[in-house]
Amino acid sequence: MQHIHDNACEGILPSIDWTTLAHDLDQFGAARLPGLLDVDACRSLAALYADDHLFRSRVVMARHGFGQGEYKYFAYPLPAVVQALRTAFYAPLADMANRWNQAMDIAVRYPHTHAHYLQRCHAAGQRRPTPLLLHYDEGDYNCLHQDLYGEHVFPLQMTILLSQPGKDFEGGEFVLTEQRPRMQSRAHVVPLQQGDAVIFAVHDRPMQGARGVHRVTMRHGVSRIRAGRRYSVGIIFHDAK
Ligand SMILES: O=C(O)CCC(=O)C(=O)O
Ligand SMILES: [Fe+2]
Repeated sequence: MQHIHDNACEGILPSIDWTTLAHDLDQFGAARLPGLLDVDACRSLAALYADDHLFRSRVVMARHGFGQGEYKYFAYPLPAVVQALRTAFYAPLADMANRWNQAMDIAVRYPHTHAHYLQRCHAAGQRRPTPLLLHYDEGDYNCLHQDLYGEHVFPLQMTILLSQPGKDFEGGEFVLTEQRPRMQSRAHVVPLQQGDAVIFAVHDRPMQGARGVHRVTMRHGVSRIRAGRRYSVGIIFHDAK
């Protein structure tokens, strides 16, 4: 991956509208970041799927009832662009996560650097990297789920669409559900273009109601790919047991 350098993500963070991002996360539990990666970066990342040396494991989703399609978890060291995004996004998202925990009366607070947070995960036996590359063909889908890998859970995560809808594939929408206390669930579709990211709640998030704050349970997945091939990369901030 010669043309993705360590500084691949420098300059991205200042251009992000954090106010809108925080607003969308508070309102919907998800926020879209348009154009996080350019087409070349998307293609380079998707091309890594063929290189088994870069991964610690491969999951065939149908074998576990997770859906249909497959994914691979990167091994450490992560590809430079994945490592850069995971480190750079952690700090601003930790501020948001701390605010959410305060709102939900959860005592856990997240340290200001990802290195410190990983120390916490590793000390608890969560040492395996969780960033992953996903691969779907026609008819594949990803059932609604939560990416929990142990006691330590960083409550926000990011997915970047690496293929172009309408050209590389049809269908395959990124979907989220919100399970509200004593109410019916609400679904969201996040329309993504190639290179767009979505940041979203891993499991619980606070929702401001008429009579105080509720805890809302989120799940995410991908609707059926109607044609073509869809790649995405997932960046999860906690490590796995
Ligand atoms: O393929 C997608 O858009 C969803 C991937 C996913 O489940 C994840 O990144 O955790
Ligand atoms: Fe996921």
